[in-house]
Amino acid sequence: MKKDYTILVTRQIPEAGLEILKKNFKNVIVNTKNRNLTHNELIKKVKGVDAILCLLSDKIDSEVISNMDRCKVISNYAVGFNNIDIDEATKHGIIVTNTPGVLTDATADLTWALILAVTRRIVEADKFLRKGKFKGWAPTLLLGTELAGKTLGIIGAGRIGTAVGLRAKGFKMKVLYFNTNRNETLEEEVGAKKVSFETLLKNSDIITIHVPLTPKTKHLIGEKEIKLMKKTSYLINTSRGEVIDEKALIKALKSGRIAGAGLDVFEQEPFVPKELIELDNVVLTPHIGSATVEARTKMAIMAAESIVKVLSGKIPANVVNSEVLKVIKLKTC
Ligand SMILES: O=CC(=O)O
Repeated sequence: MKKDYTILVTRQIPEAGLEILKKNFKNVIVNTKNRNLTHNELIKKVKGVDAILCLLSDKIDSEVISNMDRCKVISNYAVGFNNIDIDEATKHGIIVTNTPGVLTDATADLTWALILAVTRRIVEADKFLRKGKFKGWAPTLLLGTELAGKTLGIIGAGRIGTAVGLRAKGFKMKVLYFNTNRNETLEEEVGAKKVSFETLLKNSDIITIHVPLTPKTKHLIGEKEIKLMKKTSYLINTSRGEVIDEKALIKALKSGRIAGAGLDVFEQEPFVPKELIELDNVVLTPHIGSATVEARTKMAIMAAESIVKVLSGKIPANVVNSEVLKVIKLKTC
């Protein structure tokens, strides 16, 4: 039987997730506009809803949360949850969930796509060919950098960092990682070495970032850190834009202080600085780390199931604000 609850889905998501919600609840409101809801629209629409399924681009701040008069769960359609004021949600007794695990491989693949694209100048080469400039094979045409024997430096060896590191074996790369805890999988499978932040910056040929955005990781890479990197190195970011000081990165890319960058995320999305767009040594993608049919479908199912669990009085495994469980009573499942 359908429960008499109202669910707000802030943007069209894969049908598999919507089906779960529609099967379980009487009122499922989906924003079918081909754009995100504005902050004001969110403030109005969250009133009277029992759960919200939102995007990483929806800013769920204290103003939005204080208008949630019935909401029991905010289910974020993303693994990162820096778009949500977690403390405020906890204060209001609202459970926050995310979608870990199901997008790990998709994001690791995209990370490698950026590594290969920037080191082998794929975007430049594609543009060159389309402009009709290909006049025949030439010994020094569009030379790039080889990966075999080089060092991959992973900042943040959680699920995605690990998946990226495991793929390094196929490219015959050495792996360094910087992480709070030891990562035995990476050490055993690819002979990775846990090193200090400074050692990683100084010794890696490709540096790839896989940390969540928190006050501690904001601008983790700035001018000072870039100065430690090799002049021939590349910086890859598929985590969150704010982890890098974009201005400092642009300066380094323009001056040749580092060789290049592959960026899927930006400080003020969807804004991308013109200076980045104009650079040839950068490959840019529009935050598509998890953008595979498989990952996005699994994310939709996971996000919907979290709502079903909470509204059935159960605790899903992927709660990000577990302190909230001290104040509300639900069953673990
Ligand atoms: O960036 C994507 C996510 O956090 O899921």
